Parts: sequence; C-alpha cells; structure tokens
Amino acid sequence: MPGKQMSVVVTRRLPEVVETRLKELFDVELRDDDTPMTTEQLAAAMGRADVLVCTITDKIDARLLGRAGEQLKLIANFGAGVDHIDVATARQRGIHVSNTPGVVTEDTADIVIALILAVTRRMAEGIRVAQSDSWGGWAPTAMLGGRIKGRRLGILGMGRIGQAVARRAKAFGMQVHYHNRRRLRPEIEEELDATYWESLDQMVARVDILSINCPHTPSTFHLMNARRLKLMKPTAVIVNTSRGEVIDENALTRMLRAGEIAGAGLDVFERGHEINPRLRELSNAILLPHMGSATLEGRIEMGEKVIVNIKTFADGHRPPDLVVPSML
Ligand SMILES: O=CC(=O)O
Repeated sequence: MPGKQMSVVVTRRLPEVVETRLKELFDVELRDDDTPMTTEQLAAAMGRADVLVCTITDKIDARLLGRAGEQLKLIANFGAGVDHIDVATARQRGIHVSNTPGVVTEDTADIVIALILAVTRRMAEGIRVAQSDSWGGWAPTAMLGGRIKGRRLGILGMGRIGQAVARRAKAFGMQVHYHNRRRLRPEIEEELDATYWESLDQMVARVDILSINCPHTPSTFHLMNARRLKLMKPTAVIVNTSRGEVIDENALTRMLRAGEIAGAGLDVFERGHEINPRLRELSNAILLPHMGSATLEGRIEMGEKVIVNIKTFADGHRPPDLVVPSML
C-alpha cells in the first residue's frame, strides 16, 4: 500500500513540525482542538482510519477494539507506555501496535533527579516562601533539607530510563541499588556502580530514595502496595515518573500524612489527572502534571518515531517499534 494513500487519524494536537510532516506523507486527519477524543469520537476514528495515532489519554480497550473497522491495521502510539491499549486484543484482531521508546529516556531521567532534589531540598516550600512576604532572610536553621550525596537510591525497573537515572545519580555521589526482572550484564552493572537486589522487599527496606521506573503491566500493578510501602524507612522518599498504578496511592497518601514515609515526588497518579485531593494537601509531596517527557525536542523525536513506524508499515515492512504482548 503506497504511503500517500494511508489514511491516518491523529487523536491529539502534536508539535507543528510533526503535523506538517504527517500531512506531507499521508492522507491525515488532524485535530483542531486539544481535548482528548470522547469514546464515540475514538470509535468513529477507528472505524475510518487505516492508522490511528493515539496517546495515553485515549483508552483503547477490548470494547473499543471490537468497534474498529476492518481497515484499521496499525495503532501508532505517541508515547512509550502502552498500558492504555489492550495490546493482546489488538493483536488477536490483526491490529499492530507501535510506540516511541528510547526518545523519552533522558528527559524522564532528568525529571526523576529534579523530583529527588525538589523533595529532599524542599524546593516547593522554598518557592512559596520566596514568592510571599513572609521571608525574613537567610537564617542558619531555615529551610534545612537533606543532602543526597552518599544516600542510597533504589531504582525499581532498570530499563533505559532506570539506567539513565543511575548514571545521573552516580554523578551526584549517590549509591545506586536496583531491582529488575533480569539482572544487568556485569559490565553495565560495573559501569553504573549498581548493586542488584533480587528481593524487592529487601531493597525497599534499605534505600533512602526509591525511584519507580518500571512500566505499568498486570504484574507491576500496585507493586508498591501498603505492605511494601511499610517496609520503607520513615526517613525515605519515593519518586514516581512511570505510571501511577504501580503504587497504591491511597496507602501512600495515608503514610505520607502519618509521617511513615518522609516525602514523595510524583509525576503520575493512579487516576490520571484526577489527583487524590488528600495528596494535594500534603506539604511533603511534590506533584507534577505528568511532564517527564515534556521537552520540545523529545516530543518532536516522538513524532518522528511515530512517522517512521507508519511509513515502514505503509511500505510493507514491520514497524521498528512494534509492541508485542510478550514484551509486557
Ligand atoms: O509517559 C509518557 C510515555 O509513556 O511516553
């Protein structure tokens, strides 16, 4: 099927250069407004597109896939995480799913470090004080946080992002520990100076800062449940830039309130952008609106990946970033 004839429907506004390139290459339908499509709009899009370009704000479940037209052959996700797509059902229906791995790595790792520093050095409180009239000037005992040099960082999920976090953490003088389904190759472990823990419980109990960097899959849902959160030191900090569902958010909120965990830096939440109001009230939780990969450079690279996946598929080949259920 020649690329020009491929009908592509895009569910959200994308960076301008990406939209321009999509228009040059395909018969593309772009969005004018930047709100997520309703379920009905999504179903209609899936009924007419050969390729759907969607994002995390589009929940593509088995019911919706059941309404897809025969012509829908590729769902090219703009984003690395695909937990909003029922990949197994798509596969059964002969619909390929691709994503944009790799290009979100460095930006997301930067946000992990930013959150670690923001929580341990009380950045949010500091900004509030500086913006208010209440600042009385420098004082030896004011705004004291904790030093991160020498602290133990535990990385849960040592894929691309976890490793990029480890590199940065090493430069900050932190001790890197990690838990992963598979142990890293010895030369990578050595390069990162990283200590492997087969037991997640044991690692969680020993670290000062825990960074969540595993994807959300059925086996990582609530991996940080109440029991595991309770294993953390009361002085420890937890940072999540992956998916909210990996942590039991209610349990975390209770423990932060009770001072059983010292602080949290969260870029993602269990119910998307509906943040638990109790979490918002806490002064020891720094919350960001899911901006881990939000750089202009990164978003353009994500768009380029989407385009390469569609173009390769349109030319009759396997998209380079095909997601298969066994990867999840
Ligand atoms: O969260 C962002 C992504 O999955 O790329």
